[in-house]
Amino acid sequence: MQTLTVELADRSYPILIGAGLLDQGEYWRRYIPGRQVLVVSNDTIAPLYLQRTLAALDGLQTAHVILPDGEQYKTLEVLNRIFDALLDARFDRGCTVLALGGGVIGDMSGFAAACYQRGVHFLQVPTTLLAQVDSSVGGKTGVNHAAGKNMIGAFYQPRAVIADTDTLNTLPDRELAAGLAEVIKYGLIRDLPFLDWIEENLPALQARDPAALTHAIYRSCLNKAEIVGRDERESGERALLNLGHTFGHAIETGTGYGQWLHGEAVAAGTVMALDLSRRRNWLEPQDVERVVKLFQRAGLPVTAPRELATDDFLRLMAIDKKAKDGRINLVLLKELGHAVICDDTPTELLRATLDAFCC
Ligand SMILES: NC(=O)c1ccc[n+]([C@@H]2O[C@H](COP(=O)([O-])OP(=O)(O)OC[C@H]3O[C@@H](n4cnc5c(N)ncnc54)[C@H](O)[C@@H]3O)[C@@H](O)[C@H]2O)c1
Ligand SMILES: O=C(O)C(=O)C[C@@H](O)[C@H](O)[C@H](O)COP(=O)(O)O
Ligand SMILES: [Zn+2]
Repeated sequence: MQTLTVELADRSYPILIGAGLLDQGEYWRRYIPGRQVLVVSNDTIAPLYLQRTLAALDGLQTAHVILPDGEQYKTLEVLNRIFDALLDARFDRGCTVLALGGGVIGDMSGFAAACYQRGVHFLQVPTTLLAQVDSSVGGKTGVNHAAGKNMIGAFYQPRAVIADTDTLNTLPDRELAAGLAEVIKYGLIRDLPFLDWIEENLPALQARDPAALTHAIYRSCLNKAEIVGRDERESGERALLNLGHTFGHAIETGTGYGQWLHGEAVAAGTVMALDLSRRRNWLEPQDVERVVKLFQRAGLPVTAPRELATDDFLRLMAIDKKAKDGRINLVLLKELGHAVICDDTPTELLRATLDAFCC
């Protein structure tokens, strides 16, 4: 087992990464302070992992709620089912909400934990690659709004992250690829040696080699934990984790939640951000080509959806949470491995990128 810490003073917490952790409650039950635990999962993950999770919690007072599976259900309406379950079980302020699933379950469970009786304990048990490398760490929780991704939410940190790498064995290939988009992100924004490593070890990752996956998860979480420890609420550096997301969130919202996976939208959005960085004369064409090739090898999209035009992107991107006083803030690359946040992108360059990617 590998362990990392997200350093946030009295709210610091560990990330445990290892094979078989789900069944090894002895390693993580100590992060559940009280006796009441609500396990939140969905109708795909529950048949695979709910009973084992409940068995690991044997002796505690447990309840569970099974949500419908899909990004289109990451809504305020569906969130209510978690509150219903907490109230049905008569759980009090000392209870713990345990998220068993991918980023959708993690984001919703965390937001429910932040809101129920104004805040109860929260534990992340991520079961997708994307959730193990990104969404379970850092405390961004929330739901989507029809007008924009993750528009309603809270920063609310878990007490621990328990990443059982064995759960990735049941993950569909398309979902594994989506997780790789966020892994590649860390290399691009601040860890060039990691990018080199991913390029070399992509076949091992795709074959789900346990050592390769564990390394990718550890290194990704290390990068994210360092950033979150310095800028928990995204007043500066944390925005770098949004590389490709202003374009990507526009794709997810514009095509209808669930059509494009989050990681797929991030991959295409990252290529767009890199194209714009090239237009600003920061990247060379061969840098962009290198990343396009990597995404393609990973099975990820590198072009925008046909149904979105330049003006659709501009309208959808304007609602991005990084926008300030009507100005879009974009994460661009000065060079591979070095991201910056820019509020001074000339509109004609942004339009040129969008025109090049839109039909
Ligand atoms: N909070 C953050 O910092 C953060 C970071 C990145 C992404 N996100 C959010 O995370 C979400 C995407 O997360 P995701 O990619 O995990 O998607 P997801 O939660 O929809 O899970 C992907 C699919 O895999 C299934 N699944 C999960 N674990 C499985 C397993 N072990 N075996 C078989 N099937 C399994 C799920 O049921 C689902 O169908 C988006 O809503 C995104 O906005 C949040
Ligand atoms: O943790 C962060 O900070 C991130 O930006 C990670 C992203 O991968 C993630 O998709 C996040 O949910 C996007 O945040 P948002 O604030 O743009 O909704
Ligand atoms: Zn993301």
